[in-house]
Amino acid sequence: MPNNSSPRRPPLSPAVAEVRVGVRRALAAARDSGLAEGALVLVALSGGPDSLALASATAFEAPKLALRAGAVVVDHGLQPGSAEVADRAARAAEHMGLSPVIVRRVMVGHGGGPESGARDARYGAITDVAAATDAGAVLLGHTLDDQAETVLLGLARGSGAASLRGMAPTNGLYLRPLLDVRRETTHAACAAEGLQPWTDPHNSDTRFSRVRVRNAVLPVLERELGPGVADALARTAEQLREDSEALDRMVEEMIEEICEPAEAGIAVSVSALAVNPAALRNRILRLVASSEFGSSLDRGHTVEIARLVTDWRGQGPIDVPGIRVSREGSLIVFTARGNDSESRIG
Ligand SMILES: Nc1ncnc2c1ncn2[C@@H]1O[C@H](COP(=O)(O)OP(=O)(O)OP(=O)(O)O)[C@@H](O)[C@H]1O
Repeated sequence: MPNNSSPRRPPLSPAVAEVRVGVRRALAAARDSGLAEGALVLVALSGGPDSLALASATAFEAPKLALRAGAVVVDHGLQPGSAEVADRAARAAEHMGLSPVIVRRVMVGHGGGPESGARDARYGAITDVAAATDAGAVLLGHTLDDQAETVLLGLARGSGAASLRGMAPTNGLYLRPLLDVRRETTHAACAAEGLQPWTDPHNSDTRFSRVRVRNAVLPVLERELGPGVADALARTAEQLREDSEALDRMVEEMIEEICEPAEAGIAVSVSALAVNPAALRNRILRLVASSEFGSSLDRGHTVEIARLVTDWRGQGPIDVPGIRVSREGSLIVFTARGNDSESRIG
């Protein structure tokens, strides 16, 4: 029998729908918090399944929220054929209707290891492109699985909330619309849309602890404890984020009052440090170190410095990355140290 009815669109794949919901919510929230009509949002596109699904959903959702959508692809130049990978990702983005699509080749330094060198170079390039194109937001494709892996890796290192709170859904220019979406969903979304993602060889390189967590640890936990483990780990991150953001705000509010300039540095009153619980005291010390000296202190450092307050026996100064910390009467004084091998400044 001839079919006279108008052609029906195939039903939308649930995976595509889920990715679009994540993007729509993130963009709507950004619009509510001031992202202007007509603003450009850029998808940071590696060509992998997560950012490819993100790019497609953004191409669909952005115009509905009166936003323009483009993409930035970074070529780290670390593997043979990386330029072709970047080019293919850029063409896919153009095919989706994203504009502009910008490819940036970067030089990766090896200071803190190739992984962190690549990350620094990537974020530097993405931020530059965002500034040059006047983009109002950059969308990253981190998923719920990435968040769960981050929490597990942090637990294994004995990290505190600053690390266990995982990646923020919004951080200045950066948005992560897929933090509630499983990686299997982005893969399914690409398949449903006929997109062919690039497979990053690093993702199967078991020298990386994240890859071992992804391929070996999380699957065992899900098998033994139930399929909700990844969601639960991501929820842990969310709760710790709420708590630690509240504590950070409290410290930011009090810091002006308890600090004073000192010769070649800054001083914090001993009594202010003594009166506050360790959770706040450690944050005060970390904030002073990062804001005044660009240095990041770990728990070992803050515990050591705190002894100048809680266990004062006339001990000498303590050297932590980039900073010398000493007790002088009723003050804890921070001064910059010259270049030293331990310094983490910069
Ligand atoms: N070379 C790149 N160019 C532009 N953006 C990138 C690049 N590499 C990573 N990103 C961005 O950072 C996000 C997280 O990067 P990561 O390397 O952890 O990728 P991933 O979780 O495997 O995601 P994907 O499947 O998109 O590669 C990506 O989803 C993407 O938004």
